[in-house]
Amino acid sequence: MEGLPAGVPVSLDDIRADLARRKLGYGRGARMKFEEDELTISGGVRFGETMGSPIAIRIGNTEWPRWVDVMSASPVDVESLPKGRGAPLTRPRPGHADLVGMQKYGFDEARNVLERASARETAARVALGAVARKFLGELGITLVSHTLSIGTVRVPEGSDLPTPTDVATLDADLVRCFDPATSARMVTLIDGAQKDGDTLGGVVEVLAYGVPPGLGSYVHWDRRLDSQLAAALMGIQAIKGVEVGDGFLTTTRPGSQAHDELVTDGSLISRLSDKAGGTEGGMSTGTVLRVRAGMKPIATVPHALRTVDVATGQAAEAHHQRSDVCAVPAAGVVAEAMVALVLANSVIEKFGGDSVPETARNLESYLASIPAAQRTAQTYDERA
Ligand SMILES: Cc1cc2nc3c(=O)[nH]c(=O)nc-3n(C[C@H](O)[C@H](O)[C@H](O)COP(=O)(O)O)c2cc1C
Ligand SMILES: C=C(O[C@@H]1CC(C(=O)O)=C[C@@H](OP(=O)(O)O)[C@H]1O)C(=O)O
Repeated sequence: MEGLPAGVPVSLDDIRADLARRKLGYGRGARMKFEEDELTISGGVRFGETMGSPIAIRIGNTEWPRWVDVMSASPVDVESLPKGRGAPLTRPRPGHADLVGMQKYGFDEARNVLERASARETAARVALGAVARKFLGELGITLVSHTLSIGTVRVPEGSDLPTPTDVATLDADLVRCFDPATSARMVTLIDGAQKDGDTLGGVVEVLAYGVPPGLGSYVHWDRRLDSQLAAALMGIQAIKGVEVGDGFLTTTRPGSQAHDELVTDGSLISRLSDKAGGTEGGMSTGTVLRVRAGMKPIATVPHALRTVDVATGQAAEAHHQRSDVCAVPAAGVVAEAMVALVLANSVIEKFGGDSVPETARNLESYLASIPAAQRTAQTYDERA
């Protein structure tokens, strides 16, 4: 990670805690139980604080010794590989990267594709997201994520939103859902899918509190905050849709009911609602940022899907060793990390600073420079 100022408190325990959260969630497969993340910070941090230089984190995998031959960088005698792990994967899974990956890179089987296409890679994003979150925390910006729906089971419209003080409660919930009754129904649904040899997707929501107004841009399409958040969230494996605020629901409302009206108490401006999810014109508004990501069901369906064996050209069943039944709760933790990375980048872009106190000073002087008649209650009341 490049560009963070000096003075962000970072510890192995902080990063480990977030990596552990990524493994949470009812419906995750066996791999989460036997695989350990071995963490080393190899650059950019000294005595528990960032130094302004690039931060390098290595995540070793305790399972690697079993894969050294199968994924060897040097040529090996393929016949000598273990039967299971070393067997060519020629029955591509519909919905995964297997077939197109083989076509694109000229492989005759999918091992090279699936090891890299795997969401195992999100461990790296969560590790760096943990560092971004620490930086944002120094500036009073805090995040929380939760599960909104799994399959057809959804948190009722209008339910209370979690705040960052609810993170421990959410992490203790089997599916990281803030509504206990809905959580129980989600668990039952996952049990049913597992019994049927099926898999499930769902929707997660990330909230960021304490975001100052004006992050992002209305000038440049690629610097719009909503555009960056959408790209970051869509960049997570299996995410097929992103909503900012009420998203698609807003498209069904007449304009008179779609927007967050502004009122004043004579001193500060308030928004009467938060349908927009904390962005207007590609910039943060200073209200709670709220984004959602929709995940398709896991592609490795135990009740195997129809495919074609590319070694024989014959109809076949897609290969399946093991898989998650549902990884939506874990995707929420990954989404939180991606939002933290985008926000950290946007904060640096707007406020700069080589040390945390310098960035904080720049942020505070910007807020102080906003004329009294333009100040919004949430930003100024909460930061007071
Ligand atoms: C946290 C997480 C865990 C996942 N676990 C699995 C899994 O166990 N099996 C599987 O087939 N896909 C799993 N996926 C989804 C695949 O990575 C994804 O379906 C694949 O990359 C193709 O999706 P795409 O078309 O969006 O790229 C997981 C995704 C995430 C974010
Ligand atoms: C290893 C992780 O997730 C993996 C993501 C994944 C996929 O296809 O994306 C498939 C599964 O791996 P495998 O097919 O080897 O059992 C998951 O366990 C992880 O999140 O650390």
